[in-house]
Amino acid sequence: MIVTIDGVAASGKSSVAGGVARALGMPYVSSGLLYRAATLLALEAGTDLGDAPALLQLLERSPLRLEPLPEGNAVFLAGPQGERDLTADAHTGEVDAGVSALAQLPELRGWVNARLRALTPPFVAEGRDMGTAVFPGASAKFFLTASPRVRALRRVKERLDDVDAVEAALIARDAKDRQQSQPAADAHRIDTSELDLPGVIAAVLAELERSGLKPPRQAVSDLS
Ligand SMILES: Nc1ncnc2c1ncn2[C@@H]1O[C@H](COP(=O)(O)OP(=O)(O)O)[C@@H](O)[C@H]1O
Ligand SMILES: Nc1ccn([C@@H]2O[C@H](COP(=O)(O)OP(=O)(O)O)[C@@H](O)[C@H]2O)c(=O)n1
Repeated sequence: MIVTIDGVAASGKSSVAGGVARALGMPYVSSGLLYRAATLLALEAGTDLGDAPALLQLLERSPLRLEPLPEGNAVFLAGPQGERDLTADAHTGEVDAGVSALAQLPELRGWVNARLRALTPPFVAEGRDMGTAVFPGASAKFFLTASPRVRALRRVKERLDDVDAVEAALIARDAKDRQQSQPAADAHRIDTSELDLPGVIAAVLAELERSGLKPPRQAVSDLS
């Protein structure tokens, strides 16, 4: 079974995917982390984020490994001194500002998608186009939204930044990512602006139960 959770930047995709994956006893897969890791490597190497052949060459000589654990995804680069964990460095403002340029390139989308399609189900996949381009036959699809202000307020709690600047950056990134961020026609849309994280996870799990993809939780009265 593949469950897809797509949505705009900082809408809660990875937190919700993690919670749903843990409830289902399967891993979740962060597609954005592959785009971020590729962008980080390009920035460090001084490779133009619009130069697809140079980026693909760089990725060919930089063996990346995505670790899709239910408690959080990590990405590693193999090197002569062992593996380097790129995960934290892939979540900086510089990577945020550059990643959409690289993600526009069809060649780079092909590179990410091939890695995702090579994974063995079951898993929950989160990103922008998991339910459309990458796993159109997924068992259930979700699309998360929230107002830019709410998303900025959530993100400043993680990165201690100016909320207006974060909001403006999120709106700019949403605009650059628009092409690959269209909800699948059969996706369940959830506006998370007024919901807390457990509330969003519960809404997703309730839908999976409703459609028979998850056994219902045992009612307390059934336990005696
Ligand atoms: N519904 C919610 N209510 C409150 N905080 C949330 C909610 N969903 C996510 N968050 C918080 O918002 C931040 C961004 O969530 P994250 O899962 O990283 O989003 P995305 O993967 O879409 O960028 C995290 O700190 C997360 O804990
Ligand atoms: N399926 C995906 C996932 C991410 N991306 C790109 O990767 C960037 C980072 O994605 P992310 O999911 O880690 O970003 P956040 O929404 O967590 O901030 C996005 O801004 C997109 O440019 C994409 O194009 N398609």
